[in-house]
Amino acid sequence: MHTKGNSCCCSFEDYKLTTEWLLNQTSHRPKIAVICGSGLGLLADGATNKQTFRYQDIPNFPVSTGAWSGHEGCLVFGTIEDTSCVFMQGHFHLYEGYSLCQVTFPVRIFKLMGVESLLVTNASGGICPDFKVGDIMIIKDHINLPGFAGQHPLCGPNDERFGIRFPCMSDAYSKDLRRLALDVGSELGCSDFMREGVFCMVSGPNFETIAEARMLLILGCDSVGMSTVPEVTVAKHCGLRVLGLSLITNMVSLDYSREEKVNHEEVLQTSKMRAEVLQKLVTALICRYQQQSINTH
Ligand SMILES: O=P(O)(O)O[C@@H]1C[C@H](O)[C@@H](CO)O1
Ligand SMILES: Nc1nc2[nH]cnc2c(=O)[nH]1
Repeated sequence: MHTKGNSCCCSFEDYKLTTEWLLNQTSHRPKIAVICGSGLGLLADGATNKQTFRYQDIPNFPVSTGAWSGHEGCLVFGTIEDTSCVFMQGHFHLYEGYSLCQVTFPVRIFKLMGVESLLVTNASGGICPDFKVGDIMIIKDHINLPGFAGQHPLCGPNDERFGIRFPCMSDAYSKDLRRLALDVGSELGCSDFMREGVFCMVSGPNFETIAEARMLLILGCDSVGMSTVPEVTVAKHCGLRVLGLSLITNMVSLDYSREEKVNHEEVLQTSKMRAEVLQKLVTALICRYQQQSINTH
């Protein structure tokens, strides 16, 4: 299992084995999966009746490279109101040396477990000059820069049991869920720092040069980060509804005269500062998601 390279290294049986193992260990049957971005592990705090599994104990699950800290590296099942959810505390990045098959492995497990919607959060650098540190950007669309260079999670033989060979990505981020996020954000008094925009993924691990940042601005990117796009692509391929929330943890420098230099500590500091608000937003969103599903079914 899990060898490196740019095509999928897991068979359908690998995904099934992990899914069945988890379903045998828990009575939770999650409808929503939440991927917690860097420094946002406490998004699971709003859940009750929790059951936690360390990634290292789950068969076939990628194992942490040790780059994480705190509670990260755990899959947490829990309930918010009546909705069963699963939270990934810690996720996998291309820059850590994982293959895209490993990065996206959990998403297909969620699909096989019966999850309907994926809520992805991440930390990103603001490119849009109107943005401020601490803004929460609802992802409207993305640019898959590694994908342009062949680093794409759907490269290799296509397994039709997950989805079609040539999936459409023009509606990767659910319009209904974006609307819901705006409504819930406004009810919680977050409108002043909630935005919508285009997220661009780069592989990292370095932050952008000024020339790269200027190029991204010209390309129409509002923020840039090092994750999310592979997971969203695989989620859309297998028919999950997706909502993406990107926390603007720093502004990317577009100006050679700017003295401040971005660093990972700043990213974690902003995540810490906004984590509680994001946790309330995610909890409220999940409560409203459930009510909306009841009303539409
Ligand atoms: O894990 P996410 O994508 O939220 O975190 C971003 C990308 C890098 O891991 C890190 C850079 O500081 O933040
Ligand atoms: N590429 C990139 N990723 C980030 N993650 C958080 N901030 C940034 C940033 O400025 N650039």
